[in-house]
Amino acid sequence: MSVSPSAEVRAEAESRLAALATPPRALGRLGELGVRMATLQGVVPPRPLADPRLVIFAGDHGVAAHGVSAYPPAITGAMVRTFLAGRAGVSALARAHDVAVRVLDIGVDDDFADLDDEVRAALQAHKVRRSCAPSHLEDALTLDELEQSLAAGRAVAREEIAAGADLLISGDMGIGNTTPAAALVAVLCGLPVETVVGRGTGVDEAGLAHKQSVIETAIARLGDRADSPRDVLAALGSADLAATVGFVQEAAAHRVPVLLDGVISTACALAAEHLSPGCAPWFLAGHLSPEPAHLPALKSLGLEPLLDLGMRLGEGSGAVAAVPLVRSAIALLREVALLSDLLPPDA
Ligand SMILES: O=C(O)c1ccc[n+]([C@@H]2O[C@H](COP(=O)([O-])O)[C@@H](O)[C@H]2O)c1
Ligand SMILES: Cc1cc2nc[nH]c2cc1C
Repeated sequence: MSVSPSAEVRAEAESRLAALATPPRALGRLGELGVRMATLQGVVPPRPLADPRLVIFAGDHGVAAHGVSAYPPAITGAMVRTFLAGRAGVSALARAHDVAVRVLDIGVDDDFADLDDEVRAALQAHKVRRSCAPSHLEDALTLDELEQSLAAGRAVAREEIAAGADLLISGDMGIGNTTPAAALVAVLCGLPVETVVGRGTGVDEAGLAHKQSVIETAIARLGDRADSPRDVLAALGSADLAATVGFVQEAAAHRVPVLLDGVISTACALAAEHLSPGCAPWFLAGHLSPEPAHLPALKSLGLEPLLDLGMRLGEGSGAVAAVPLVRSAIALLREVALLSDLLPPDA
């Protein structure tokens, strides 16, 4: 259960923003972001970010063997090794912006036998299964696996919060995962598949048409279970996506703000809001991905993305790229003088 952010703190933060030594609304959306951070932290002015943490939930997807991605499933495990080596796109951004990175194998089709025992144990501490099933042929997960995945994500959020996280970021890695993300958004927002299916890593026209038909078949299989968010997530999702749902749900329950990334992260946040309404006020949108499912998912959550750079990498990269904006917004609300301090009382 998520508690709503305090309306009193919000009003206090808005008053402070209005009183700063700037013309009214001159800070635009940065000012609003500062108010948002103060409200979520429950304190005016907001505290500087001390320990933002990214968790990358990695998993493979049965549909990836059925022509929905421009890349082979083996890339998922290869990229997990790249995160561990600190050499992925998000690794560079996270170093630049002082964000801690943790990668977890929730459902990767790889035993990582080449890794050091300690590294492998940490990577697989919350592993649920190997690749989930292809959702156009059978449910991606059993309901037991779904519960296990949600619990895994919730446990990870508790671990990160206990370790000091004051901002959580959800990242994803999984070849094929834009297929379940689009399927979840289509069902949860009630949109036709053709309006939400996108090219992901870059499928061609024929690949896009095929991806659409895979999603349509998967949704047809779902049948009258579409009203149950748990059934939707088990049938169309995956272990790594469900763990992300549990992660953002638990962060909201602990009143820790979550900075969302692209279409996968946001589809999971949408599923979390459907499973436990009231999470969404704790979410912020780092950026807008060109994947067509992203914007409707953000709108349905009432979120406006901070950046729009055409990024579609995943990994948490668009969210990490927005961390300097969050820090800027906090600094403004903390450090700018008040207009009343500038002028003598009778001026
Ligand atoms: O974050 C996004 O919006 C995004 C958009 C397109 C692709 N991706 C990344 O690319 C992979 C999924 O693409 P695909 O084509 O294999 O479904 C997965 O690893 C995601 O992290 C991510
Ligand atoms: C190389 C590569 C890196 C990625 N990072 C997230 N998804 C990805 C997909 C590919 C193909």
